[in-house]
Amino acid sequence: MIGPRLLHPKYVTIGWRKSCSQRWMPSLKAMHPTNKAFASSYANNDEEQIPKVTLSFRHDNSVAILTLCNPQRRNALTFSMMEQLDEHVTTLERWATLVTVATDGMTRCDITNGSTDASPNLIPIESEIDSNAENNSRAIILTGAHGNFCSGLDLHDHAHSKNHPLQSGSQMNLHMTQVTNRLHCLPVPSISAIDGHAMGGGAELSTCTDFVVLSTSARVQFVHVRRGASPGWGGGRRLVKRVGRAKALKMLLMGECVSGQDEGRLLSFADGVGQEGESALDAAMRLIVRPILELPCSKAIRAVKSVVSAADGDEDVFDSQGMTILYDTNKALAAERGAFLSVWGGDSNLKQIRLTKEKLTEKKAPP
Ligand SMILES: CCC(=O)SCCNC(=O)CCNC(=O)[C@H](O)C(C)(C)COP(=O)(O)OP(=O)(O)OC[C@H]1O[C@@H](n2cnc3c(N)ncnc32)[C@H](O)[C@@H]1OP(=O)(O)O
Repeated sequence: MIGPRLLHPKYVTIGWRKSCSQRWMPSLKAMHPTNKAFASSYANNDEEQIPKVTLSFRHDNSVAILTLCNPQRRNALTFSMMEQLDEHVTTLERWATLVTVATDGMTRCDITNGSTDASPNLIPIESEIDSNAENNSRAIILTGAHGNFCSGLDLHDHAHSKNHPLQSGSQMNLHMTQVTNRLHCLPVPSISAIDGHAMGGGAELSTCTDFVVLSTSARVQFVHVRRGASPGWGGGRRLVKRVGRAKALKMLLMGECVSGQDEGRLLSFADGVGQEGESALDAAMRLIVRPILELPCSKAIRAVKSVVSAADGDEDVFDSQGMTILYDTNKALAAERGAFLSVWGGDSNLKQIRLTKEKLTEKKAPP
């Protein structure tokens, strides 16, 4: 479990990058039903069925696990889940760069265990974040619950949340591009652990981690073009970086599917596949996390990640404070947004989304 020190108001207010919703949509929460009210639209008010993104920690807080959970809809992402993802990424930014030393100008104090009793005026020293040997954050896993990764945008939520700010393609694109790029830029390695379907936006999400591990049930498919759209959650640019131009075009245009059954296609998209019957989470732990946990120094892990991120051009995505996404300097990011906005909400997109929803509903209808 995450320590209480991370919830201390000092960590919440001082110096950290604010969540997307706080930054450019101050009244987002006020405009949308709370999770509780939202829950009432779910069968029997069953807590288990409420769409959510959870964050948990393992191995003495050194491994974080983000789990997408919308069990009735193959973990499709609702607007509320998009907001939760944003909040969790903010927590992970703190977790991975944890301040444990504080000062009141006279004394210095280790507040690793959340104790600020020595002086009420202690202020965390951010310059010591990276030199802090106590920060043992090492890896982040993004996965889905109940045997699926994510079936993209929740089309029912999308249809029924007309007043939600993320209903606007422009806002959804900004929010999801921002959140997924922040996840991609976190200071420790990240892994998508994929069971079952990763479709549309779900496939895009799988590109926002450093590694991808599949179980044999995994199917990753960019179905955007069949829905009259193009990637809108920041996944297009990242897919090209991951697999190269030709394969990215094949996946995006022809819907070429990466399957956990087909090792040949894994070569450039996935970094590993689990054994028959092994969950993607277990496979990710075995193939990527365990070797990382065996490394002697977490600080060196973060140093390597920063070298790779800088070489990859990730630095060009945010301004110098890491606050704002840079469409003016990052042309690929700007082009992806422009392309998405040119098709999302257009006639063809609306028609294909309607047909997809009808198909999903027909499947449910008794013969
Ligand atoms: C950013 C742009 C985007 O993401 S656009 C959205 C792209 N996503 C899609 O088009 C995926 C649509 N879903 C599917 O094709 C199938 O459900 C997939 C994922 C292949 C799973 O098939 P299968 O295992 O047979 O399950 P199923 O179709 O019976 O679905 C189970 C229940 O889940 C629901 N579901 C599924 N996907 C979504 C979705 N994206 N939004 C809302 N609901 C979804 C289905 O309606 C079905 O619900 P129910 O059990 O009939 O009530």
